[in-house]
This record gives sequence, C-alpha cells and structure tokens, in this order.
Amino acid sequence: MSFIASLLIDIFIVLTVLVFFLYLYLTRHFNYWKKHGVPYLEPLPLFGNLKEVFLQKLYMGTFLERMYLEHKDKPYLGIFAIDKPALVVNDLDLIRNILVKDSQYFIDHNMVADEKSDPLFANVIFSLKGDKWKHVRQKLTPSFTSGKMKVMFNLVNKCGEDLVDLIEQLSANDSEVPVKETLTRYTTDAISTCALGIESKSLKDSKSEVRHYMRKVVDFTISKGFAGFLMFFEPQINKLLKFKLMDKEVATFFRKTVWEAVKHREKNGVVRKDLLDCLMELRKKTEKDGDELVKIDGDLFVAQAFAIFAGGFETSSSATTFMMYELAKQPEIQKRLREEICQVLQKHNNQVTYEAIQEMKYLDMVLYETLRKYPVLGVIDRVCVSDYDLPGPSGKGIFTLKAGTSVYIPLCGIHSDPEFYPNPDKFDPERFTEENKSKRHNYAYFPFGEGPRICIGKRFGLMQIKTAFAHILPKFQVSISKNTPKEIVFDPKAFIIKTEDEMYLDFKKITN
Ligand code: HEM
Repeated sequence: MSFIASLLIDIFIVLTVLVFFLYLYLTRHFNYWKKHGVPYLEPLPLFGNLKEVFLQKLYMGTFLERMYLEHKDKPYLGIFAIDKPALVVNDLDLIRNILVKDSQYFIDHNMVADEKSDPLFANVIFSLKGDKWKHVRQKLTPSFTSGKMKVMFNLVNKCGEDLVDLIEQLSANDSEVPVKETLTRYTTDAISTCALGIESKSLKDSKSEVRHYMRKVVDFTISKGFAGFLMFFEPQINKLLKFKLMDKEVATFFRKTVWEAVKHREKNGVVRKDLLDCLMELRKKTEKDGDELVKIDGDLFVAQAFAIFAGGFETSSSATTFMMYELAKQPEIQKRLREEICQVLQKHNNQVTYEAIQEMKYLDMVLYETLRKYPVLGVIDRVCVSDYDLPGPSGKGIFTLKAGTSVYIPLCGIHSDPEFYPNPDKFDPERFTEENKSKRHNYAYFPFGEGPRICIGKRFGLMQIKTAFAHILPKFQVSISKNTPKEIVFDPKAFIIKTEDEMYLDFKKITN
C-alpha cells in the first residue's frame, strides 16, 4: 500500500472516531425525558427537535404552535434544544403557576449575551437575572404608570399628527404606502421623545440617524438570527461562541446618544419626569448606596435605556402593521371602527386626547384580536431557577423539574387553539366582547406575558398603537394594493413576529 493510501485510511479512521464521539456527546441526554416518564418528541443529533428553527426555515412561534396543536392533550412535552432537555408547557393552569403563582421558581429568561462582545444586550433588563433584574425592574416600573402615560400622551399625539402628514405625502398620486417602514418611523419618533427626550425626526427624514441605527438592531441577518437562536435556546453555547446581536457601531451610537442626553439634562437642570429621568435618579441613588449589586451605571445604565427603546418601537409597529393589514382586508370592520373613532372624537371637539382613546371600546377589541392572531412574541420563555414539582405527566405523582431547565410557553399555539378561538384563522374582534372574554380561561390570552416579568411597556405600547389609528382612520380609507403580500410569512430569523418583506397598502384620503 502506498504511503498516500495508508495516510488516507488513517485520516478516515480518525475522522470516524471523532464523528462517533461527537455523536455520543450530542446525544448524551437524549434518554432524559424517557427516563423520567415525560412524553417527548424523538430528537435528531445536532438539532434536537428544533431543526426547522435552527435552519431558519420557520419562525420559532409557528414551530411551537404546530407542536402545541398536535400535543395539547399533554400538560407538558419534553423536547431537546440541540442537545439540551427543555420543557414545552401546554396546560393553562400550569402556565398560570409558572408565570404568576410560583413565579419565584421561574423568574429568569434564558437569554444570555456575552458581557465583553455584546455588553448592551448582556445588560438589557430582558437578559438580567435574579436580584439584579428585580432591582432594575422595581426602579423602572414607576416610569410606566397610567399617570406617566397621560404626561407622555401629548408627545405621542404630536407624532400621530406627523404620521398622518407622511401618509398624505406617500399616498399622493395613488401610490402604495410601505406601511411597515412608515409605522416604524412613527414608533421610533414616539419612543425617542418619550423615553430619552430626543427628537429622532424619523417621520420627517427617511435618512434619520436614529432610524438608520435602529434598523440595524432589528433587521436580522442570517448570522444574527443564529445568535438569537442560541441566546434563546442554547445560551450556554452562545456564552462559549460569543455571537453577538449588536454591532459595535450601533452600540457606540447608542452610548453617545444616551450620555449626551444625560449631560444636557445635568448641565441645564432639565427635568422631564420621563424614563431617562428615572434612570438618572437610579444612577445617583446607587452611587450613594455604594452597593455593588445595585450600581446602575456605565453600560448597565445605557442598556436599560436601550431596552426600553428597542422594546418600544418594533413591537408596536409590527402589531400596528398587522392591524392595518386586517382592516384593509375587512372593510366592514374598518368602517365600524372608523365610525366609533369619529363619534368619540366628536365628543372631544374632534381632538385626539388621552381620555378619548380610552373610550374607544371597539378599537380595544380590534387591537386585542390583532394581538391574538399576531402575538408580538410568539413564545414566552423562562428558566427554572430551583427544583420545582410539577404534577406527574399522567396526573399521578410528581415530576421534579430540575433547576436550569428551560421552559417554553407556546403563545402562538394557545392563541390559535380552536377550543378557545373557533375558526382561529378568522380575524374576528367579537371574540373580545366582555361576554366572550368571560367564557374563556384567563390564560388563553396573554400577548404581553404575565406575572412579575410581564411587559413593562404594555400601557405605552397600547397607547401609541391606539393613537395612530385615532389619527389615521378618520382621514384615510385603507385597502389591499397590488403589492400587498398574498400570504403572511413570519420572518424565521426574527425574535418577534414580523413580516420579512414590506407591507404595501393603499391609502385613499376621505373627503367629505
Ligand atoms: C404591542 C406591543 C408590545 C407587546 C405585544 C409586547 C410584548 C412583550 C412580551 C410578551 C414580553 C415578555 C413578557 C414575559 O416574559 O412574561 C415583553 C417584555 C418586555 N417589553 Fe414589551 N411588548 C410590547 C411593547 C413594549 C413597549 C412599548 C416597551 C417599552 C416602552 C416594551 C418593553 C419591554 C421590556 C423592557 C420587556 C422586558 C421586561 C422584563 O424582563 O422585566 N414592550 N414585552
């Protein structure tokens, strides 16, 4: 045998042995659920049960929705995220216990970003764990009371007026309006001014610097989609590989913007009682305390401003886009909503006010139905932080969920379960009359999550969405245009539910 042939055989043997050991390593936990008598899905080496999500073929919420609809007779189901056992919880009473009643066992999200390579994502409130999270959350919560919303309303309302001006320009000459981008420019302006007191001018200027950098945060490339996957499903692997979600230039821009706003306020004694003020108070206080745990400064400080900013603009613009799309498809619902808005506004001297938008009950119903069909976050996640006893899978005995196990709640699945929502693909706001709501399990609907980790910006999100419709619908008739997507496909790379492509719709000015 020649030297080359024997070398090739040696290489082949070494590779086979390596592949064999890699296989053993990746499948070492694959009998975990079987051993504990928990119903589970047969995994594949390398992917576990998440092949389609891993390969970015399917949005994670849609993936778990399919799993839920197939296995909802089981209170919970064991899966494998790559090689790691994780639990998908289907039963609504168990979900209530995990999110609310026994939330101390499930207080953390999975997300772990690397402090060095991705410092802002590592420190955003969504990633913070345990006492550090609790402390930051307690301090930020007062920025989101209904009193604070009232104060911020005028700023949001001004953005609503600018939004109408932009739609008027874009729809001139019967042009289609790129709704997703237009509404994201609106929410970017609203959150910039309310949270940080900065004018992002996204509606006035399509090349606005803030919009430019924020687009980079949320437009997921394949590699960012992969980083997001690991942070959500395999945070420990991400810790090793150090993938990051935020580019250096975006982090630099955000740091600069936040510290300039802070310096301006300190120098000129500006007090706006907004989110940045709350953060600045928090920063002073912790300096005085001298407590390591509660030192909210540097990137921990910037990250909280970033979290509110990032949480605040694309979530709301995505929900607003889907609502606009459904209204375009259903002119009867659109007409009824327009009539309600116009009637309420008449009582308020034709002014969009905070009180007026609270009176629009059909608007609430249409918005709630939008968030049912398109819950912005398709999966709610938690980590079990100390061993927790679940009722045994067959209803007998107990099964102890080990600390460190990831738990996923299939929100998209629950929201499209025909048992709670007959004909779930139909967009039907009547599902949200008081009477119909009272017939359902309380946990058949939770688009903002639940319990201590419920969305902190819920009130702000609802306010900015409702303000947009109160401005737009009395002035424009919205309809499907030639480039409206025929079918909605959620972006498989993204963390939240959104379309990959632009959403074009026709806007026709109402003249009377
Ligand atoms: C339609 C709009 C929105 C929806 C549907 C939504 C949904 C959610 C959901 C499902 C969660 C996770 C909750 C859980 O794990 O139980 C969340 C968390 C969060 N949201 Fe929202 N959100 C919206 C708007 C906003 C806005 C406007 C802001 C900021 C102004 C915001 C900031 C946050 C933050 C900071 C968290 C993390 C809270 C924590 O970990 O303590 N969201 N949101």
